[in-house]
Amino acid sequence: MTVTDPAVAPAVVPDVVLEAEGLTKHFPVRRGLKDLLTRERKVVHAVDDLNLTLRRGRVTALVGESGSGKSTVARLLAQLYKRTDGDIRLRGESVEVHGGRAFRAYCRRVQMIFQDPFASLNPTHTIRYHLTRALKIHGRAGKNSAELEQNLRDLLLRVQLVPPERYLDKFPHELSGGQRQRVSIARALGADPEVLLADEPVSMLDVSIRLGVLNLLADLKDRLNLAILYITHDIASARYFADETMVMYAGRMVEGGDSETVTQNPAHPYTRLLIESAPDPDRLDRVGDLRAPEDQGSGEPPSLIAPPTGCRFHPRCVSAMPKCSTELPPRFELPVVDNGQSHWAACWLYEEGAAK
Ligand SMILES: Nc1ncnc2c1ncn2[C@@H]1O[C@H](COP(=O)(O)OP(=O)(O)OP(=O)(O)O)[C@@H](O)[C@H]1O
Repeated sequence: MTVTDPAVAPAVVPDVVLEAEGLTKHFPVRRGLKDLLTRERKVVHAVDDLNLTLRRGRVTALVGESGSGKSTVARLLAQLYKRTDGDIRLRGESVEVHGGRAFRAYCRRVQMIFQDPFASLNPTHTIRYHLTRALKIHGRAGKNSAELEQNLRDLLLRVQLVPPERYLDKFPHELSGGQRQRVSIARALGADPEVLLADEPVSMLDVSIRLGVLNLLADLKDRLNLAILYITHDIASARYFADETMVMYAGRMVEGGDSETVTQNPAHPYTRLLIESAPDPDRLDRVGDLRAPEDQGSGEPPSLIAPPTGCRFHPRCVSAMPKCSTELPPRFELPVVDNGQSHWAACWLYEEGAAK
């Protein structure tokens, strides 16, 4: 097994759209009276040194429990937050924009879908208003009202809200949660983007309609050749929906690879813990193999103001070695079972010669 050296990372491959390298976000913590006296400046280490690549026609899942930094990553990639460090490249070009024309130009290519479709749609405006506005902002409204009408219809057809005229003049509250999320997706498509950043797009929907929305996103990925970042705390859905899965713990990426390998042969003890606590029908035959929760590592995620040294998971890890509490593990490439895809884990267990 070898350590991945970022210095010898491959040159931009044609289908890579959006890349993050060394992406870091620290939020300053408001100082209390005691801190004022000590002049100590505390920060929340929300995201540290994250590398991520999104490719056209592929879904990449970013999985982790609440507070692991997933939404912060999406907001950094959407340029909604100023980053503390690192680089974001769109088609190989570094981009850092803060509002204005450059931000609008970036949004045209990188669109975000939020968790709560109700909060992201204005209740006082119709679907027609929301979609017309998106088309106008991105210069895609057409030359006349007939073209605008056709473009509005096309957007609703793309998200399978048919017939479109049934939905255009409705208000958000007249639609179901799933239909509202489809409108949010249609609005994002109004920009004709290359990348969709979907932050927990189905977690607020009824279980019965989640699959329909995920299937729609999968269909759009194929038909429009979109790169999709799918943020979720549900690792079972990542297996179903994403080509690649990246696992985040306490602001750091701990494992990544093709979804089948990561979810069926997880390497990092944290990924194993996530999977063992999320029942997957295909793995029920292995129920007898499952260890009791206390044997898998338990406890709470750490404070991100003073995160643990070394591997951030070490206080909860049943396989922790002395080194884990002092040295940050690099990415170790792992042998891949049968599909030739890459698989890595940032865990000292995979250092050459380490006892598993
Ligand atoms: N604006 C902010 N100011 C200060 N701290 C923040 C801010 N936004 C997020 N954080 C902190 O950064 C950490 C990561 O938060 P983030 O929302 O990115 O996690 P998440 O994995 O998306 O969680 P969830 O699934 O609950 O949304 C958390 O500790 C959170 O409290």
